[in-house]
Amino acid sequence: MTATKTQFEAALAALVDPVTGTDYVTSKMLKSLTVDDEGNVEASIELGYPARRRAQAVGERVGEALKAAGAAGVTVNVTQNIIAHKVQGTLRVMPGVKNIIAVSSGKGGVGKSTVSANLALALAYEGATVGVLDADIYGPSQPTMLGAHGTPVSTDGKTMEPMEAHGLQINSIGFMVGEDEPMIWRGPLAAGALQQMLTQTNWHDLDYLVIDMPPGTGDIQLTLSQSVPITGAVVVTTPQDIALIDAKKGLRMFEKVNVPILGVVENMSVFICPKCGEVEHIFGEGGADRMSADYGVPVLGKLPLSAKIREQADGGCPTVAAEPESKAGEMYRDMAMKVAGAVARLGKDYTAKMPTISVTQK
Ligand SMILES: Nc1ncnc2c1ncn2[C@@H]1O[C@H](COP(=O)(O)OP(=O)(O)OP(=O)(O)O)[C@@H](O)[C@H]1O
Repeated sequence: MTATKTQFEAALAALVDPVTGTDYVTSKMLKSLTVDDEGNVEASIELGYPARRRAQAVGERVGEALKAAGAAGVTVNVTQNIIAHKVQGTLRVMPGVKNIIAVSSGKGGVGKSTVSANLALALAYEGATVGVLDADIYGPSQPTMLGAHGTPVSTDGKTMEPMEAHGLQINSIGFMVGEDEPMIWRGPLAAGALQQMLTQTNWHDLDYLVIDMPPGTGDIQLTLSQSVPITGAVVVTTPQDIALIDAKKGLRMFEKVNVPILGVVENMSVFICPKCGEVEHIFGEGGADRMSADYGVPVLGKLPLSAKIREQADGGCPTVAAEPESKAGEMYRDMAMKVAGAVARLGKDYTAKMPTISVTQK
């Protein structure tokens, strides 16, 4: 007796996708499933995360599950469709940008920009169209880190074309003012300038825009987290208690303005001696794990303190661009897939589907 469509669907309802952590049926990743008279099954799976390098493996796992459920033969079609997810409050998703990921830190110097650059590169490496907005007004480092120099071109005098490097679309406050010029901003002015840079850049069809936020949780950061339509936030910290206290402030700030927290990244987590391989917890141990337990947010990655990471980032070719398949490159890619998985689990944006209803009364 051949198995029925319901039985095959049940098999996929019991199969958990490794990136989203959800099954293929409840999450609606299974788009169609047909069974012919000979018991051959054809299934279509649509993945809501960058899947260029993972689609094959997903197809094979789904095929195996269908065979185990009794399929005579299987054809599994896997496609990628990254959709726009909803944003906080009454804000609307920006045209040309499906999802904004804000990368923030409670204090400066913890590696927020390095994480932002590698996150963006890793999402692109895995098959997404990605942009970076360097909003770090105190020290815009993306032009240096991504090796992008010059001034964005404007064809209409109103909007700017993003710069391009390593396949990313980039804009930075550093392109407008010299990277080494001191920038003294008052809160509202800075937030206004950044908002303008965000909306006046011609982002082309981005699946994700990674925003390298100014460090801290002051006025500017709060205004930005309220006024920029953010899909989710990533908080970067180092393991010291003092950094963690500030990182917790960051988590609370996003919570207050209803921005979903995608998770925490612990940077400079351990030092692995390049000579003897000994692992040393220079800045302490377990901080991000404790924070994760206290706040119910996942740890997205733990990056080692590594001279190579620093040299590559500071030299204009961050680890994921220089050596995507290295151990550190893999750590960044795992982190990026956790971010993409967390975004994929968020609610869909429906505002684009709804026309504006205007009522005029006389
Ligand atoms: N995992 C790491 N191992 C070694 N060096 C690192 C690591 N991550 C970042 N760095 C280095 O630490 C320095 C500070 O990093 P980065 O600029 O990313 O921090 P930041 O939090 O964005 O700082 P700021 O808030 O001042 O902009 C840089 O020189 C960077 O190359």
